[in-house]
Amino acid sequence: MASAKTKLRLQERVPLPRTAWKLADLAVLFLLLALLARRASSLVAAGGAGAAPACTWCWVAALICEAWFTVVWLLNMNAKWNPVRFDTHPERLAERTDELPAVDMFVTTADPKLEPPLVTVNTVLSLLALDYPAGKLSCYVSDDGCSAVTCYALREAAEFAKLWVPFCKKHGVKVRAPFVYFSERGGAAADDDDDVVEFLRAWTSMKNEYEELVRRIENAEEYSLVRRADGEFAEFVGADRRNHPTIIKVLWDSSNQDAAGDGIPSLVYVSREKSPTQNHHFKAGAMNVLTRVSGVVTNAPIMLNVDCDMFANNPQVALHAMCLLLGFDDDVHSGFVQAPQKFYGALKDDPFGNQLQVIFEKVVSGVAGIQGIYYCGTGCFHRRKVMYGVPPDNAAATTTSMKDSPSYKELQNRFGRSNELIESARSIISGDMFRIRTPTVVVPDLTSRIEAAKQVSACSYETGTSWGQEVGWVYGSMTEDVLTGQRIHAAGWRSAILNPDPPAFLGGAPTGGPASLTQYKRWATGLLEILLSRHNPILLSAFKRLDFRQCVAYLVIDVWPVRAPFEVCYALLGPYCIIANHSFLPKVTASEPGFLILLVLFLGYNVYNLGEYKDCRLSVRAWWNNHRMQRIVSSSAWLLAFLTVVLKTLGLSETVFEVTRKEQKSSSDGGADADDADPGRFTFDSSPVFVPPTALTMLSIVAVAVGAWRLVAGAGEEGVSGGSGVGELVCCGWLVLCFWPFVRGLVGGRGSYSIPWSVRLKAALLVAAFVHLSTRK
Ligand SMILES: O=c1ccn([C@@H]2O[C@H](COP(=O)(O)OP(=O)(O)O[C@H]3O[C@H](CO)[C@@H](O)[C@H](O)[C@H]3O)[C@@H](O)[C@H]2O)c(=O)[nH]1
Ligand SMILES: [Mn+2]
Repeated sequence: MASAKTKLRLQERVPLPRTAWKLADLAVLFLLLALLARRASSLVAAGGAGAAPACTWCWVAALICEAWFTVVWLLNMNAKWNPVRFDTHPERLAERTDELPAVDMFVTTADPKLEPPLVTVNTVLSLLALDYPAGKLSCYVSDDGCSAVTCYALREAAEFAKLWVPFCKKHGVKVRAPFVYFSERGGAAADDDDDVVEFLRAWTSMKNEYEELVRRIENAEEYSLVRRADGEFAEFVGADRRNHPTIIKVLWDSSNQDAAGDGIPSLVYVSREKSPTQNHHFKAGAMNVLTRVSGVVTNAPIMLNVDCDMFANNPQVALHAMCLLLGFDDDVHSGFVQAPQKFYGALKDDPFGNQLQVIFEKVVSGVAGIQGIYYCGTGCFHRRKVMYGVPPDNAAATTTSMKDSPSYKELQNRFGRSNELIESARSIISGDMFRIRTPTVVVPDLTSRIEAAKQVSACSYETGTSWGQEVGWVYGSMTEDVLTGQRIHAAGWRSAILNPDPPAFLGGAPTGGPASLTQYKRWATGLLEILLSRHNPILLSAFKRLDFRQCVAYLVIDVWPVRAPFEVCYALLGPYCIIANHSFLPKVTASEPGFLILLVLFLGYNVYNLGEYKDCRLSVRAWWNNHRMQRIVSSSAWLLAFLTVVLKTLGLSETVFEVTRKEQKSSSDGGADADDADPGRFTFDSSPVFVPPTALTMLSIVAVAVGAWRLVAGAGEEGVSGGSGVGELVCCGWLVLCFWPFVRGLVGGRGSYSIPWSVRLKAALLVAAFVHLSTRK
């Protein structure tokens, strides 16, 4: 690649200072270690003197849990230690537009009910309208739902794009997802528009066109579409989403320009072949099909992928990404470029604890300073060669067969039997695509490539190849993003964080209890699958080129589900001790150093966390919501994920990808759901995920009652060694506060705001069993 030295730098890596935070990190660590030491020494002393704490095993269990919490703290410290930011200068690319590489943009959708086609259409339109040479952009949509409505919606969108894209470019529209643009009245008028009247006319007509598009899409019906006289959607007749041949449609071919569609990127619809006898690997499988289909059609050296609800919020995002892809002297620094996930129309104060703002600002920016940001599944630009398993140039000579003109046979074993794909992969591996800078489209006619594209989307195509292992998105985990990112880092690539202002992409965060917990459960399931696989970061660090600190940084998230048993055990200690009249905490007296350590730690830890939220410009409420959601998620989604994977490992069940429901935001309500009385309030259904936290809530309430009663009734006997005391009572009270949404679900609320009776019954049985076991002599 041409040396960037003579030119202005496209990017700058800026380390972010955090000395005060580092000191706070160390202070909390010190307190944790002091607590462990204190506990261990009192166990040893008690053991020696024969005066064991009344409940030795409670103390041992507490020690183990606290040791685990210390490990988690250390993992986080490593991840957050030295964060960086990358500043990008897209204006410096202005004279270098002919150097810009082509980009294939991928959008995945899986279910027209959970993911309304209009959501996907908005995402696609925002991509088609990016500020980037249109001839170098192509958009591919994968539809695992095999829905004629989705296909029809996209075809209509391609028509609409012919008006929308020129409109956006002419008037410098800031957010190019139409539903956002038309919901923000203020954003309507372009600042530098002299002819206001003309603009308003154009705006109104555009809004009418969009409303017309919405109407057509919302009124479209699967049944009447597939039976249309012109047979345009005939391929969908009788297609079952789990069993159908590949359907590929070129909805817009930018090389076929007529006057109206000049400058609109190509749009291709792909619904890969499905068969009930084949494993389709969910999103990872869909991404691999898109990679191959685009490989034989346009073969751009850069691939962007977004979920169907993640629209481009910054029209310059591809240029910002290019600053990081072209702006280093060596490609190794940006194997992929990832934008942190951010959300549109997010609920105030993050009531479901899934906007992950602090995680992204603190942990993920920190990881960006090690080997590079994680791959987050959406909002990511990959080099195609990285996805093809090509190691960076400076890699050890052992893997060079992938770099120096591999033989046809080798390529066939890796990429499968398609000649077209092998040829295209060869040019990617040799780097031709960057050297011969084709100014416009690479392939003259997309339709002529359909046959080759169908061949590579067949569900048996991958058999006996490296797809899903060394090539493409990696199979074997519900969180294919983390797994795939790990493989890329383990090959020696680094990654760069893309954080332009305004934010690059915005998507939807699930709302309501069931959807949020389902998402957390899927993530945690996938993460534990990674931890238990041969792709776990420890092995990758030992045997491949995963940086040791990066390995530790991956563990921060990979161990999410493992945190569940420890947290639940610790949460049970308080109620157990109160009910059985034992103690697991030091006595509450100022002369007891153990108690002081615990008190300072409890306050210090929470003040530290609150400080992080304040540092990220968030409210106290947002901190508290996240704190309690963490406890809720641990005892529900993560715990169930843990059990699911245990069952899977025993061969008793399979893991499936449960797609998150996306809300369709119309241009009039601007995000808030009108008929939902209280969108931030926790909702429930009869899923087993709600049983453990409901039980824990009931148990804590019982424990608080018993503890308070004992404190009052037995005030005289305080000091009976070993009995439960104020510490245990405070623990249980704190739990009740953390599980407050469940308290409300138990006592108030109707409909989905109330915990279903089946869940209450199961929880009550668990509580009864627990109380029985704790009081058994
Ligand atoms: O069989 C499937 C299942 C899902 N998807 C698509 O995968 C994307 C992500 O699914 P979603 O239900 O929105 O999951 P989220 O939890 O919101 O997604 C996060 O977590 C996933 C891993 O669990 C990553 O793949 C995503 O990129 C990341 O945004 C969506 O576009 C789906 O259409 C498919 O294409 N095929
Ligand atoms: Mn999503």
